[in-house]
Amino acid sequence: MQLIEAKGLARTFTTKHGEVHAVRGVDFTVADGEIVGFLGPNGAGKTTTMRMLTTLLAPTSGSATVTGFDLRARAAEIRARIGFVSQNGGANPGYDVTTELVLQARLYGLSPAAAAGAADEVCDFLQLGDLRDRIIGTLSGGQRRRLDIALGLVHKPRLIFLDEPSAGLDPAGRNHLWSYIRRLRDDLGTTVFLSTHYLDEADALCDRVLILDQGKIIAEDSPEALKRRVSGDAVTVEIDGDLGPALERLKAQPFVRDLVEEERRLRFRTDVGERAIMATVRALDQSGADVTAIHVDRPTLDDVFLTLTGAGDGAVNA
Ligand SMILES: Nc1ncnc2c1ncn2[C@@H]1O[C@H](COP(=O)(O)OP(=O)(O)OP(=O)(O)O)[C@@H](O)[C@H]1O
Repeated sequence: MQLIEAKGLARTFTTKHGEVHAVRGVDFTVADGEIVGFLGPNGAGKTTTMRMLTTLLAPTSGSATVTGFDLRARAAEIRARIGFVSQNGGANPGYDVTTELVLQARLYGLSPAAAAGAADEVCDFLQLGDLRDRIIGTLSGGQRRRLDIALGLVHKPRLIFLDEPSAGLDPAGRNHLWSYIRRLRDDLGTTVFLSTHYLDEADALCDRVLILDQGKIIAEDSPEALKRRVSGDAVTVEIDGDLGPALERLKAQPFVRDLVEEERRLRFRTDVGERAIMATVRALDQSGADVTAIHVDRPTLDDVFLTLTGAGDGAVNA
């Protein structure tokens, strides 16, 4: 079963400076049991799409079903079946952890006894047991994110939306959180739809990734397949003086792909950057270029976008 089915979903905001087309008609599905990531830069429309799918914001056009119910006609049914963890969380910093979880469960209509049971269960699952009596305002960033997820889970939704779940966490905290997110699906069978800026996060967690750019989905694939599209390292060579001879010389090298000319530097893609360095230096030496620096970068999210959106303006042999 598809838990999300979006068709031409769009949202335009009218501001005093004009219209902002935040989401320009997205079509996608999320199947029961999947972990799907929405990957995109700031302002791509990730949060706006999530807010529409969680019934918090009306679409300007298009339609969607979530957990099998129509977004416009059956919002209450959808809300009862989903969890939403927003970027800022919604917990009251003055309450203790248990009180907040029980209150949240009561909001979903659970009896006091059932709410207390649900709070216990979710605390056990997310290993919040030792923090049950702690005042929320005193939790660390990682603990707070775990509580935010617990609040989104307390009514046992089939589908949970996580908006940039690891924003603001250090690397250890992110790794920790990722293991909890995997368990949501693996142990509880919860379908997860998350948004992120980070390719490594999508890679670590997602079965499938939708890449959003300027309100449109520009690619949809498994993380592996996406990485294959941008396989290889980026090599940057900085040159003093005329770039022309160096450009011609590099173009002729078999290991050079997607050669791009920028101000005072040449960039290209190659399978293994470290291996290409010696050959690059030799080739440039023969061209008489005055090389001032050369460095290698692993593919980043920027590279994914550059590749998917057409390798930028300066590509000379793409
Ligand atoms: N209430 C609003 N009024 C006007 N413009 C808005 C509103 N909400 C969002 N936008 C604009 O819509 C666009 C998409 O924003 P959105 O928050 O969905 O992006 P995002 O991909 O979640 O970004 P981020 O990664 O920064 O959270 C942006 O240009 C944003 O400024």
